[in-house]
Amino acid sequence: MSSRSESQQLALRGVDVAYGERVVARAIDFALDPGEIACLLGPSGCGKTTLLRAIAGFEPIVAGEIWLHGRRVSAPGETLAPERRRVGMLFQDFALFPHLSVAGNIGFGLRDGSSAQKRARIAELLELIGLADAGERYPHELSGGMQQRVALARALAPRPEALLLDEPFSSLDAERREQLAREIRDLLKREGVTAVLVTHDQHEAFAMADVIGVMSEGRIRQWGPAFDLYHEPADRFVADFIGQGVRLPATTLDGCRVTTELGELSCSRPHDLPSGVTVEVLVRPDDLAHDDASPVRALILERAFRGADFLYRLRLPSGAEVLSLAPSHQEHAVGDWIGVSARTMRHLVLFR
Ligand SMILES: Nc1ncnc2c1ncn2[C@@H]1O[C@H](COP(=O)(O)OP(=O)(O)OP(=O)(O)O)[C@@H](O)[C@H]1O
Repeated sequence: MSSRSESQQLALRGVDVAYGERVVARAIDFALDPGEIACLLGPSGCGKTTLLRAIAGFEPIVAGEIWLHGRRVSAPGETLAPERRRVGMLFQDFALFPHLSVAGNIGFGLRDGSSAQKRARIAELLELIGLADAGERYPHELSGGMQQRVALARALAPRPEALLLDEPFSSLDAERREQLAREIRDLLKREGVTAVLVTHDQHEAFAMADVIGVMSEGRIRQWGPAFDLYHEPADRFVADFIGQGVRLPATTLDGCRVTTELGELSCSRPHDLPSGVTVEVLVRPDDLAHDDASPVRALILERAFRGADFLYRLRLPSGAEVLSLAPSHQEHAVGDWIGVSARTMRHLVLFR
């Protein structure tokens, strides 16, 4: 194994995980530097939890290697026990011990050190999670979000080599979920913890992760920052899974343009296909503007008010549907025909 794997905090190299004969995670490759936060994002059943369990040491692997802080912890036929990996875990059903105070819960996993050191670590974590005065309180006296922060502090207390989070916010409503994800990201960054989050919620992933692996059917389809996944999805699955948008039939023109039912779409960075190739082009809601002067007409099928803007669902004359985002002062009614034109894009996302 390369020395690079040894210097990285967490590295998976060609990992397969199987239940019996069925391989549910295949050829998984990624590596995290110390303090980096990654997210495995994908639909239900794609193998996210299985992979996390393999990193924690609860599932053996049938191919590849897993490295944690310079030590090989998994290989086929070789699985270091979970309790010897120094990995912290935070799951959705993170049950705190109801009969222990907040400080008692946080200190539960602290085996090493004098009692003064333990007290200092508990105080430091209480401070970190913004509950400096809540050490003597009991879990049932706290809100759901506070309890989740205590569970996080408990997982961080023994200074794990990596923290694994499996859908930790799914019991909270969508709005609080994203906020807590941002708060927890902040805490993890302050502690310098390397972490892997598993979720099917892209807003949560965007709020928390430095880097995201989009998974489907046991494979990582694309690995990169949220910005790249949105603007340069590697395949149709990632294009459809991340953000909103539609794929429209198109024919390539020169290196910066394609022609579609919306007219010519152009971009500032050339594509690498010859002219005349039939493709699909990804059109996001923010790529389409309402334009009374445009000859391209579209019927408004639906609109959703989102405060600063409206999201319109439009039908083009061919029957193809597109989405369009417009400032909320540009108000049109369902059933209206409006003109639309495409903005110049940074990069055309084309699929053959
Ligand atoms: N203990 C098990 N024995 C056999 N098959 C399993 C076991 N656990 C999970 N599976 C199967 O492995 C596949 C991957 O499951 P996994 O739980 O890893 O997916 P996931 O992406 O985490 O989904 P979810 O978000 O629904 O938890 C699924 O088809 C699932 O049915």
